[in-house]
Amino acid sequence: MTTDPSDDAGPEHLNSDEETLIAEFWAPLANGYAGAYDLKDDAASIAVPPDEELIVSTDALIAGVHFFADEDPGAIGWKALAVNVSDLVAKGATPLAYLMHIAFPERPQSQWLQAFVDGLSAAQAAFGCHLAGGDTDRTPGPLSISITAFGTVPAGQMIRRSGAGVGDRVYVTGTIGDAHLGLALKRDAAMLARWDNPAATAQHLIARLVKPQPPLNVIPALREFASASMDISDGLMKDFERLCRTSGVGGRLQAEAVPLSPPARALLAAGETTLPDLLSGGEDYEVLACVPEARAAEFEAAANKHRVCVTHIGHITPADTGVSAVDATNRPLRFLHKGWDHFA
Ligand SMILES: Nc1ncnc2c1ncn2[C@@H]1O[C@H](COP(=O)(O)OP(=O)(O)O)[C@@H](O)[C@H]1O
Ligand SMILES: Cc1ncc(C[n+]2csc(CCOP(=O)(O)OP(=O)(O)O)c2C)c(N)n1
Ligand SMILES: [Mg+2]
Repeated sequence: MTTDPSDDAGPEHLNSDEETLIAEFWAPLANGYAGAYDLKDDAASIAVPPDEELIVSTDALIAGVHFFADEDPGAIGWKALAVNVSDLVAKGATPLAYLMHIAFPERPQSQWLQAFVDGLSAAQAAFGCHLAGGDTDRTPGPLSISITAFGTVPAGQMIRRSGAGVGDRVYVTGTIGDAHLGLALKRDAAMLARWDNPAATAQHLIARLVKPQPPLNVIPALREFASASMDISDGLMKDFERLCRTSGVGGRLQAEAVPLSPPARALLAAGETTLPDLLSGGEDYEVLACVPEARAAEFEAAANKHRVCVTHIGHITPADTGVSAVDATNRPLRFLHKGWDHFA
């Protein structure tokens, strides 16, 4: 279904109040999480196992900014949770629970709500966490969904952005640039028409945009071997620069080593995109991790064992060498912009 949540009043329009909305649509997402108190109290309680600590992160999705208003509501629900879980995964944290603040421009349709809840529910099952509470409002602005996610790590072991050391290898999970191409395809149908690959391949790229899959299976390998990590939301190059800056180091990426999916390779070969484009597009929701050279083989083995694909794409260098990405002939790639900025 691809309807706006606030379409004209009709038989499928929500015919109940805010309280019923919470009880009928949100409360089932809290089933199985005792500390949510069935969404009938002022607050939730989050129990943390002994010797672990809570890791907390928040990210919002706003219609027109992070997704198109007529997007499949199930995909909106999935993505709202996935982008938050992505931060937890990068910190080595196991997802536990989340809070959701949602603001609707109009009274939402029951059908839209049910599809949105189904998407969230599928994401909860995939990521292993529950809704613990939140807030539901009306807004004079566009639909907005803000999630705060809680995960756990052994106390003191959250993986920081700041731990990268000179000589470390730089890795990424999965493939880079797919979501960016998915967005380009959604915006420019002509791009699809110019491209002779089957539409099914385009669907792969669009699915990477609307249903990101943070790599939970990399958590054990990260915890054991990563010196630093972060998730890639704004673009590989921009996020790599941030990690290097926070760690007080430089870094060099081998652009041709960056893993691309077959459809991304096909579009690159057809001249529909460029490497700088793919390395700065954003919304990959993969993990960027640094691993000391001496632990690299063990890291790769641990990732393999948990069936997650990690690719060595560069090295950490001394601070005074700066941060760059080079092509196959060692020439620095030139970027128009290195990643997404909400105010650029
Ligand atoms: N409105 C805010 N209030 C407090 N901290 C913020 C705010 N916006 C961003 N931050 C902090 O700035 C840092 C970078 O945020 P951001 O770029 O959104 O991270 P990410 O890309 O991982 O989501 C994080 O530590 C985040 O908590
Ligand atoms: C309608 C629409 N326009 C533009 C984009 C592209 N886009 C929106 S936000 C973003 C970057 C990531 O979002 P952000 O809010 O910066 O996430 P964070 O870095 O805080 O995790 C990108 C590439 C999109 N997905 N949908
Ligand atoms: Mg961002």
